[in-house]
Amino acid sequence: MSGTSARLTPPADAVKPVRHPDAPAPGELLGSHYEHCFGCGGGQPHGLHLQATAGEGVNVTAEFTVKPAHQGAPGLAHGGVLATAMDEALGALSWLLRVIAVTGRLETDYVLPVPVDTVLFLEAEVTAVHGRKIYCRATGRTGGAEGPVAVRAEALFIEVKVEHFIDNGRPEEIQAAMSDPDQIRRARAFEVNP
Ligand SMILES: CCCCC/C=C\C/C=C\C/C=C\C/C=C\CCCC(=O)SCCNC(=O)CCNC(=O)[C@H](O)C(C)(C)COP(=O)(O)OP(=O)(O)OC[C@H]1O[C@@H](n2cnc3c(N)ncnc32)[C@H](O)[C@@H]1OP(=O)(O)O
Repeated sequence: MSGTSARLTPPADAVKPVRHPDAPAPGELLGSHYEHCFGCGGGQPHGLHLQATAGEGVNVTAEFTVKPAHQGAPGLAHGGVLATAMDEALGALSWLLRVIAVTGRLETDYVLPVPVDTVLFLEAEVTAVHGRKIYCRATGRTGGAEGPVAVRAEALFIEVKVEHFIDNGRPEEIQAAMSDPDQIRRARAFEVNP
């Protein structure tokens, strides 16, 4: 049983996504947008360390290995962790549009149980854009990029300005980010001038 809620159905006048001309080249490793991100940051010991690769369209691929720390039931991945991996893969689509966007809504279908040690082959793509609203979907497959779908997600991301973080983030992390040249460089990849 699966389906898409009305809020994730693009309106009739939504447009096809456009890969930004300065987006990372197909096959390029996208890197982390923030060192301490739970989904992709290298400086987050308990994080998922997801590494996404740019696709040829407005899409990315990534691999996520389910570790013992990700269990919900004995030997099986926690659904919330899988949703996080999907959220992160979907979030990486921002690199290809070169906009900053945050998750507004995320719907996840859990199709197959996912045992510890499984490598999930993730693919995410933008399907439509309507103003600040970015409609996207992702799959997580087992056994290879063509394997059976274990997790499926659809999401609505909303484009935001850098002020979204500056105004709402805890001041100590915001100040640290703004005084880190590497973070400024990453932010510029989204055409942000903090
Ligand atoms: C110096 C520091 C630099 C740091 C930055 C540097 C680099 C960062 C670069 C990229 C990193 C960005 C993100 C991270 C990437 C990946 C991580 C995974 C992604 C996440 O994990 S990210 C965290 C979870 N995420 C949130 O923490 C969002 C909390 N939330 C809000 O902050 C607001 O809620 C917001 C902004 C979403 C909207 O607020 P808003 O006031 O801007 O806009 P508004 O409400 O007007 O909505 C506009 C139109 O979207 C529709 N809409 C809105 N929400 C909807 C919903 N839920 N369902 C259906 N439709 C929705 C409305 O219906 C309207 O539609 P319409 O235009 O048709 O009327």
